Amino acid sequence: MTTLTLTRPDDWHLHLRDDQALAAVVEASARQMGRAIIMPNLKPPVTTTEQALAYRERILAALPEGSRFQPLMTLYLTDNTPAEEIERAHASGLVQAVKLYPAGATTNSDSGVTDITLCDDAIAAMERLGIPLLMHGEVTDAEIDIFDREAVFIEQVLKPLLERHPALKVVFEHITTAEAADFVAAAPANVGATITAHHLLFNRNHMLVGGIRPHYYCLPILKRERHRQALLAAATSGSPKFFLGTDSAPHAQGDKESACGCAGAYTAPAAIEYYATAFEQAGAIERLEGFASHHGPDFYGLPRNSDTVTLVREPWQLPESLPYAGGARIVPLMAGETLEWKLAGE
Ligand SMILES: NC(=O)N[C@@H](CC(=O)O)C(=O)O
Ligand SMILES: [Zn+2]
Ligand SMILES: [Zn+2]
Repeated sequence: MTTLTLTRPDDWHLHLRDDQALAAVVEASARQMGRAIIMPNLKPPVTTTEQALAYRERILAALPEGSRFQPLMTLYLTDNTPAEEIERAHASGLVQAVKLYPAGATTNSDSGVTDITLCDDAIAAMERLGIPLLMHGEVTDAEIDIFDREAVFIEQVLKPLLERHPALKVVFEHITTAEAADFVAAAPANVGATITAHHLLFNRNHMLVGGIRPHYYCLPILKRERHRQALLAAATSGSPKFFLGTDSAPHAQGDKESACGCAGAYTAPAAIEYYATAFEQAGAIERLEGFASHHGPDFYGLPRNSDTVTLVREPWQLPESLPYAGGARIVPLMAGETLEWKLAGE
């Protein structure tokens, strides 16, 4: 196969940041994706509908002229989010989901939830209105090993939550373990998951063998090969519960290549190409379109995109770095390496 045409994909988990960083990264997503669910972990976080709508305007203003990319906005859930804020979000028609960050779990999560039972009123409103709760699914207990935090989250947080709110739409974001893939596959239809390209392509050896490679460091952290295989099986299974979410998380080169480097992989510039690589390696490239372009809108109850993109088999080298905010550079995942598939028309 030398060309592959798909319904235009969407990105159901994307960090665009703000200001100069937003201006530097938004085009990379807009040229590939029809829509994206925009993460609210700005500093300060996007906790109100008013802030989400203002952020949406800044994203639209940063887009290249003529772009039809649609940012789908989210609210950042806190211990104090009132049910009325969820109602306002719903009434806006422009806020699609609410994001749970356990306090301290990841980048810019300091204002996150300390105890999810404090959010029961807001979550009950979401359940009633059909607004999905997107979750960074890791516990933050200092006693729990970083490689176990996702599996423990399922037992301690997710299962009890779904018992209290059985009709709640939940997206288990950026799943990284066999436990998460199995849980989602066995759950009712209101539970879905996003999977990143980097968790489909790499395991923790890629990050740690032969030297520590900070550009592979993201949260939840890369796991062992058995888990990567389970994620690949889930993504290529054809199940409508699994869909594309890059978790492209830009950080300046200096903030990654540091004694205390930030978590996040920058994957927007070659998102669909990374996924095509992973699906082809798994012998399932014919399943890419469902995962990338159909399952996400179906889960969210939105129409599928009506236009297409074409990938061509044409090896190309990823740049070593790209311009970022304030004169800094940003290093994409697999910088300097060659990918076999390329988005046509570039
Ligand atoms: N994935 C990451 O490693 N980082 C994300 C936050 C997140 O999605 O957890 C970021 O905002 O940098
Ligand atoms: Zn996260
Ligand atoms: Zn993220």
